[in-house]
Amino acid sequence: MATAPAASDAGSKSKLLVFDSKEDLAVSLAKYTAELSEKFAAERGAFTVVLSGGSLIDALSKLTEPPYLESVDWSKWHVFWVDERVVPKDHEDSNYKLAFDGFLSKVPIPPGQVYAINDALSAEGAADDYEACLKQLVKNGVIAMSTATGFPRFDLQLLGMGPDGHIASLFPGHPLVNEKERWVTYIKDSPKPPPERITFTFPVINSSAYIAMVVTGAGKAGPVQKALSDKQTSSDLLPIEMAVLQDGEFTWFTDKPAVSLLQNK
Ligand SMILES: O=C(O)[C@H](O)[C@@H](O)[C@H](O)[C@H](O)COP(=O)(O)O
Repeated sequence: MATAPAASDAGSKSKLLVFDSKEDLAVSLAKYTAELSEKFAAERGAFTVVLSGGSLIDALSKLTEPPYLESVDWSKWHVFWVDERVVPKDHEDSNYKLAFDGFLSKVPIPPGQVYAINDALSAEGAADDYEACLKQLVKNGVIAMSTATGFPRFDLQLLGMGPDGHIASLFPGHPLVNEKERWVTYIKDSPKPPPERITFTFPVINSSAYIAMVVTGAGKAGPVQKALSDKQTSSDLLPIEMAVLQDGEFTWFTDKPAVSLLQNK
């Protein structure tokens, strides 16, 4: 069972949820996502959802089961990746394959509404192509635009964080964290293999309406503590600390080991 909402010291529109087990976290994440699906389907006639790779996909397992399998209006979903490895879609490193095997193959989202990268292109080409795809979907009204930032405003980004504090393929100390113009960019020297990836930039991540940051395990306690402490300084920020929504709601889905270094948990 969730012991939360517990502390919420990350800002006015930030919530910290701490769960006793991965099972409890998955139950809550499914309910949260299904409620947002209903809200955006009613308000906009579409629900734009961004996925990361990693352990996040396992945490979505409850959405593929009753009651959500039947109750969610999957026909409204449009699915994107916050980052993708530049490998063929059937490669074991592919975030598309991970999401397809663990989630997308189990729910009836129309295949034309699942926006994978063009895996025939180079990293640079795939980033350009993905950005062009997003621009077209903004034009069609599928993806909303943020009037505050001038960047696309995804309804929900479901993200994970690495033990070094990276999110998407935005790594600590890498110049890509400072990208201010592009919507999608590429990296050829990712410290986490494989090296070639495309990634959303911070302006796009931070223009979201909702972010669920799913972080479990003691290996991530350091960056969680840094991100949720009050002692943030303007220099030397980890990527997770740069994820600050302009006008949205940021919810941490964590477990006890992940928050074990927090003072007032
Ligand atoms: O392609 C990737 O590598 C992922 O999208 C990456 O950003 C991931 O979300 C984090 O590394 C967290 O992964 P874990 O939850 O597995 O630690």
